[in-house]
Amino acid sequence: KLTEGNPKWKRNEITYSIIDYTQDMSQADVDSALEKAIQIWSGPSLLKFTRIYEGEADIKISFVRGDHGDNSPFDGPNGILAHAFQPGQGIGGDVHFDEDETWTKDSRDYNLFLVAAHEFGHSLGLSHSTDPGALMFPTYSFSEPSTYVLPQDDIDGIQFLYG
Ligand SMILES: O=C1CC=C(NS(=O)(=O)c2ccc(-c3ccccc3)cc2)CC1=O
Ligand SMILES: [Ca+2]
Ligand SMILES: [Zn+2]
Ligand SMILES: [Zn+2]
Repeated sequence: KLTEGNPKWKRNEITYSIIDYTQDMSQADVDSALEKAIQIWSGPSLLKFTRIYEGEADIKISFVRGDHGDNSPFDGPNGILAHAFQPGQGIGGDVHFDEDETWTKDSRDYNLFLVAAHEFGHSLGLSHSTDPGALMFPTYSFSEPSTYVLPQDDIDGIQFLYG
């Protein structure tokens, strides 16, 4: 459940910023998918997330394609969808989405809310779960976002780190 070496944020107030947007969805839809995806982690923990519009946020979110300068180039449509860096300074905590994917707010591949919620788990220090029902399970599967609740395994993980 936990990333090697247990990196975690030293404080419970965490900031995030949206650096740029995908063309696949309206900005409002991207904003709400990302807000919902990050807030799902504050429910069962002491974490407080605040979006900031200038300055250096802890979690910087961007949509990029191919080689984008962090030694983990994206691979075009499908394959790797996104990646996140474990807690830390600079690129630590940041989340990159592969712009060569189709990002959606419905059941079509790939639902931005679900992928973002998974990646934010990594930004907070969680690694993969072996529980197939867990958000931090390594395989994407669609769940209706409007009724989505954080699975128990993920609640256990986030409470262990920031409970
Ligand atoms: O830890 C990793 C390394 C490999 C990844 N592969 S991915 O980008 O294709 C990916 C796979 C599954 C998900 C996912 C898993 C559970 C719920 C929602 C999304 C997100 C991204 C992404 C990832 O987070
Ligand atoms: Ca890809
Ligand atoms: Zn990247
Ligand atoms: Zn993952």
